[in-house]
Amino acid sequence: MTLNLSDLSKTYGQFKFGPFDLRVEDGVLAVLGPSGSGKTTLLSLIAGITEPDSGSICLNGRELVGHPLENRDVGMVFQEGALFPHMTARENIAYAATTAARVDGLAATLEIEDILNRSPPVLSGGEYQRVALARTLATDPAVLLLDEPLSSLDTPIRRRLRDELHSLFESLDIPILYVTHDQRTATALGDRIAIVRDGMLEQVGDSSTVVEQPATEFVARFTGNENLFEGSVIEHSEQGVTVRVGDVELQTATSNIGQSDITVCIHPSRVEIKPSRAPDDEQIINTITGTVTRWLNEGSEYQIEMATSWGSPALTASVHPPVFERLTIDTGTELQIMIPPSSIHLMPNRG
Ligand SMILES: Nc1ncnc2c1ncn2[C@@H]1O[C@H](COP(=O)(O)OP(=O)(O)OP(=O)(O)O)[C@@H](O)[C@H]1O
Repeated sequence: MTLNLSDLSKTYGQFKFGPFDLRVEDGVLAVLGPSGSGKTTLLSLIAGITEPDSGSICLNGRELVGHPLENRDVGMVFQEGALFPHMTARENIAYAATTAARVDGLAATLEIEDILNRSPPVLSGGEYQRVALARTLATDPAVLLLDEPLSSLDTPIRRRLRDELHSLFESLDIPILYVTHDQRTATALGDRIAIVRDGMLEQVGDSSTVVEQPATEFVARFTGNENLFEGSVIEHSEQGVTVRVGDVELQTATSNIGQSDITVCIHPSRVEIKPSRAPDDEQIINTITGTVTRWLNEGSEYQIEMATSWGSPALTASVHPPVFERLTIDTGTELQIMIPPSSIHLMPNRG
């Protein structure tokens, strides 16, 4: 299936959505953006809850604009589910399913067999969202839209359901748009990520490309990367350009940068650190010294903030617990930092 949005636009008073062009193939596209950027508007336009002022939405070549939502083959799960409160979970799913066997199959997939006879008001947040998803899947949608379905859940339940959704989505061969404002959910679930800002598409691409090679500083910051440094290009060579940040020269693997004033972007997971200087460390390219100013335990990884010889802002490295334990880090600890040339991303400096 292919969903193709072209020149799509909608205006609500001061807020202008679009013109928006986007192609979504089978798999999960995580739609990430700040509050009020137009993420829900995007889904509402695709679902047919809202009609656009102009533009087209094609599903496998079939135009959806102008067709009522029930004829679009689009399923949508909302942040606050929309189950019928006076029906049981089973009745809610059966309302949309063609056979009882289909209800049982979905209940097994979503592990809700034990709660089918309960009514929505007594379900927990996680159970409610599973039933809402089962009911939407029962319609066999050609496109699945999810609008922050996990945002009202507690962190442990959210993480578990997120992992389960990941496997479920892999088994569905349809385009899935998953709206979130949480970068971790976007990278955990999205094969691709679209960043929306002020009603416009800021960047779309494979998750790793968007995260490690952001097109703009906004994308970098919004995907959790604060390692942005003002720099200048000092030399072009066959290996790539050399840049200067403060007093530090860094070799990069990039050659296609025309400007001399640039922003250097280094993803925290690509910063390598080790305890102390070995005799031949001077030989290793892009090796600098850092002093730990702060560290944070974020569960699956540690964030280590370091002052470096290029001054502020600090450089952040994210490391996994086993690496962190080996380093015996505290505030004031001196570390060797290595930044592989291929891990340095350069962006034009917009001043
Ligand atoms: N039906 C509507 N009538 C008037 N304004 C609307 C309507 N729907 C959305 N808007 C406005 O459009 C803008 C974008 O809203 P939208 O809900 O799409 O943002 P969002 O990115 O989903 O935000 P959030 O993350 O807070 O849900 C907001 O300024 C909102 O007030």
